[in-house]
Amino acid sequence: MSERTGEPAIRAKGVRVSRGGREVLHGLDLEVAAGSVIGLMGPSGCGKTTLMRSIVGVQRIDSGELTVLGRSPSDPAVRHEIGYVTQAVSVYGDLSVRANAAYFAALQGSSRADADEAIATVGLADLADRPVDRLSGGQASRASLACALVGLPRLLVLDEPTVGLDPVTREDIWTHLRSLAEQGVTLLVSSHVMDEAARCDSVLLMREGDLLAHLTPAELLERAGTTNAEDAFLTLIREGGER
Ligand SMILES: Nc1ncnc2c1ncn2[C@@H]1O[C@H](COP(=O)(O)OP(=O)(O)OP(=O)(O)O)[C@@H](O)[C@H]1O
Repeated sequence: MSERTGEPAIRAKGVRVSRGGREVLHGLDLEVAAGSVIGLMGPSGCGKTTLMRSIVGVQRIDSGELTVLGRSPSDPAVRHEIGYVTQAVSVYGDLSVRANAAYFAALQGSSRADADEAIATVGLADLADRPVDRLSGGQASRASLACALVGLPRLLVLDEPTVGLDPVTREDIWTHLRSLAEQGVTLLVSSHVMDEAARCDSVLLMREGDLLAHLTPAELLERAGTTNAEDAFLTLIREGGER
């Protein structure tokens, strides 16, 4: 287990990826510590989703080495240890939250009790029997998250889990994510909301298919000489463009 050996949860060396015949990741090197919350940030189109897809094993890599939980991401043994929540709500609208989570549990070989635990983790226990179609947008996002949590993956990759959510629900989701990290889960979370960087243990900053920096929120502010995460982000992205 990577938590015990201190082995990074994710390690990339010279990872290159092309999409539609064009290289979109240009030789990424990175290491992500197990049991931490890592923010993945950068302007639209910089390659965040492509990197996440590579990490969860659904994106072909041209060259370089990528290991996730000590194995190749395409290794079936590692697949069930990874949860991936895309931007689209990926649950069945006509099924209840519980039926959705139970379905994911069945696919994973997990129990109904695991499904109920995941529902409780995202704070939907009271709404477990309601069809997802009759939930609010934020509740439906949390239902998606619950399905990814079934069986408690060791790595959870979340593509903008708080997009379009109100501040209270965002706060709620971050509380759940932090408690998962405390249980040893590694979380890679993409976001466009710069103040969410402050909630992460460290932040991967990308620009045009390159990794500009991997630093703590405090280092991010210090390096940019500001107290505002949004300004720090802009400064570092612009600096990156001038290199
Ligand atoms: N299916 C595809 N075919 C060809 N090119 C693609 C495909 N999907 C993405 N790309 C290109 O790959 C690059 C990286 O896209 P990616 O979706 O990884 O960016 P992103 O940082 O996640 O963007 P956003 O923040 O807008 O979601 C972009 O230039 C994009 O146009």
